[in-house]
Amino acid sequence: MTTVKFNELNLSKEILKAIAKLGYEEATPIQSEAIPVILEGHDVIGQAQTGTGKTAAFSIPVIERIDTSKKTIQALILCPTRELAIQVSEEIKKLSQYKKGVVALPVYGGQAIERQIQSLNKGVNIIIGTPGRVIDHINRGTIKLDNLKMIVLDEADEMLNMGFIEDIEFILSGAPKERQTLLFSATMPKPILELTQKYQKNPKMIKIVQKELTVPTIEQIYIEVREADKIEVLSRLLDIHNPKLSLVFCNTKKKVDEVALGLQARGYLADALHGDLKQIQRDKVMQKFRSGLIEILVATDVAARGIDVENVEMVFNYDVPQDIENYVHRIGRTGRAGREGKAYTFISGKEIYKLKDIQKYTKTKIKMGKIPTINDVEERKIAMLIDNIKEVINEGGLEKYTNIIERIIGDEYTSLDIASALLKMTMKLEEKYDEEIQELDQEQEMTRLFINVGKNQKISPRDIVGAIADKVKIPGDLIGSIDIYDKFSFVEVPREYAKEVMRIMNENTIKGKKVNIEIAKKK
Ligand SMILES: Nc1ncnc2c1ncn2[C@@H]1O[C@H](COP(=O)(O)OP(=O)(O)OP(=O)(O)O)[C@@H](O)[C@H]1O
Ligand SMILES: [Mg+2]
Repeated sequence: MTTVKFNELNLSKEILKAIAKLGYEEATPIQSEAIPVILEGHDVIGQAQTGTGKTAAFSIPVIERIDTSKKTIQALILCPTRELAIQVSEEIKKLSQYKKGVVALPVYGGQAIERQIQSLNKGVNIIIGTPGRVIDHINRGTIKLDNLKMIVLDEADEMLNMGFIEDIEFILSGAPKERQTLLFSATMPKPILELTQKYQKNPKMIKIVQKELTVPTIEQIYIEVREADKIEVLSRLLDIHNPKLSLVFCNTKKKVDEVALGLQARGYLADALHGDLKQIQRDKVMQKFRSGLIEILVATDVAARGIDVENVEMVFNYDVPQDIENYVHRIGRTGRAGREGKAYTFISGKEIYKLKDIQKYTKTKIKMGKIPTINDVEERKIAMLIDNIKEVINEGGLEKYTNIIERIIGDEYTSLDIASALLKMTMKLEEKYDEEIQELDQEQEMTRLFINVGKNQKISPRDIVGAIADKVKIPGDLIGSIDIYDKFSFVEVPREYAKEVMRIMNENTIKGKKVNIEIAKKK
C-alpha cells in the first residue's frame, strides 16, 4: 500500500499543525481511507486491527465538520467504558487544540453530574460518553441531540451487543434522522454487521484487509497450567521477560483482586482494575499505570477494548476470554502502532478447545509454550544481578567499602573469596524460600506453615492471623485453620503468599516476640 501524508487529505492547517505536534508522520491505512469518505458525509463501517489509529480516523473528520460558530452539540462519540471515553476525549482535545471554538467534553458515570452539567451549560460541540450517563443527561434535558450531525460508536460491535444495544437504540431514537453514523472496531462479527443496516444509510464498508485479525507483531503463546499454579507461572514469566508494563486479564472481579493481591505479596508493582471500584480509584489506577508507578495492571475486560498505553510489552490471559472477540482486543493492548508485543494465554483442562476456536476465528497460530523452570528464572536473575553489580562498579564511590574489604584480605582470604561470600549472603535467603516453595505439592491451594514461637510465649491464633494480615497484607479470611501447641503452631495461607509470609514474618515480631516460620514438612 502506498503511504499517504496527512497534507494530501484536504485537512485544515489547524488540524495539520496538531497532527504534526502529535508526531504522526503518515496516515495509517484506516485513516487515509476513512477520513475522505467521512468528510464527504457518508456513513462508514471502519474495521482495522487493534492499535492502527482508528481513533484519529474518526476524530479528525469529526473535528473538521464542527461548525464552530454554533455552540450546539454536533457530534456524539459513544464508548463502552469510562476509561476509553476519557482517553478518546484526550485525543480529541489534542487534535483540536489549534481549532478555536471546538469544545469537547467527556461525560461518564461515577463523575459528579453537577460538574458535567456546568460544563455542558457553557456550550459544548463534541460529547464523548458512556451510554448510561449520556441517557441520564438526555432525560434531564442537559444534553439535547436536536442539532446532532454525527454519531460515532467506537468499539461498535461491543456497543451493539447485548449489554448496550437498548441504550444505543434509545439514544439514536432521539437523534435527527439525517445524521451521519460511524461505526469502528477491530472486530465486526456477522450478526452485528447485519444489525447495522437498522442504524445506517448506505454505509461505506472500509475494511483494512489483513490475513489475520490479530496484529502480526504480537507473538502469541499458550501455556497449559493448572489453576493453582497460574500465579507461580505468571511470576516466572514476569521475572524472565521483565516487561516495562504488562496487563493481566481475568474473567471475574474476584479473580482480578486475588491475582493483584498475589502479585503484590510477591513484591510486584501490581494493582487491580474492575467495575466494582469507585471511579476515583479507577482513575488513580489508570494514571499510575500510564505513568509506570504500577507495572502490572490486573483487569477484567473493562480494559480489553481501546485502551492505549505506551510500553505495554506483554498481555497475559490468566483466564481464556469468554468472548472470542475479546481475545483479539485483549492482546491488542500490546503491539500498538507497529511496536512489538508478547501475549501469553493460560489454559487448563479442556480449554484447549476454546483455543482452537480462537485460532480459527483470528486465523492465527498460537504457539505452544512451556512453563519456565526455576532454573530458567535463576539464570535470568543471575544475568540481571551481574548487570547490577557492573553498574554499581561503574558508578564508583566504592572507597568506603573497599576499606572494609582490605581489613579481611590477607594470607587467608582472597578478594574472590570475600566477593563470593557476600554474594552468597545476598542470594541465600531468596534461594531457601524458593526451594521450599518448590518442594510443595503443586496441587495444594493452601500452604501449611510451621511457626515456632519459642518458650512461654502467650501468642494466640488471633495474634498470629492479625500479625500476618497486617504485615503481609493478606486479608484475614484467606488465612486458614490454625493449630496451636505449647511452643509452636501451624497456620495455613494461600500458596502464593507462603514465601512472602516467611520473608516478612521472620523479619518481624508478633506481640514483640521474634518467631520463626518455616514450611511445615507434612500434615
Ligand atoms: N498516523 C499515525 N502515526 C503514528 N502513530 C499513530 C497514528 N495514528 C495513531 N497513532 C497512535 O497509534 C496508537 C493506537 O491508536 P488508536 O488507539 O487509535 O488505535 P485503535 O485502532 O483505535 O486500536 P483499538 O482497536 O485497540 O481501539 C496511539 O498511541 C496513537 O497515538
Ligand atoms: Mg480504538
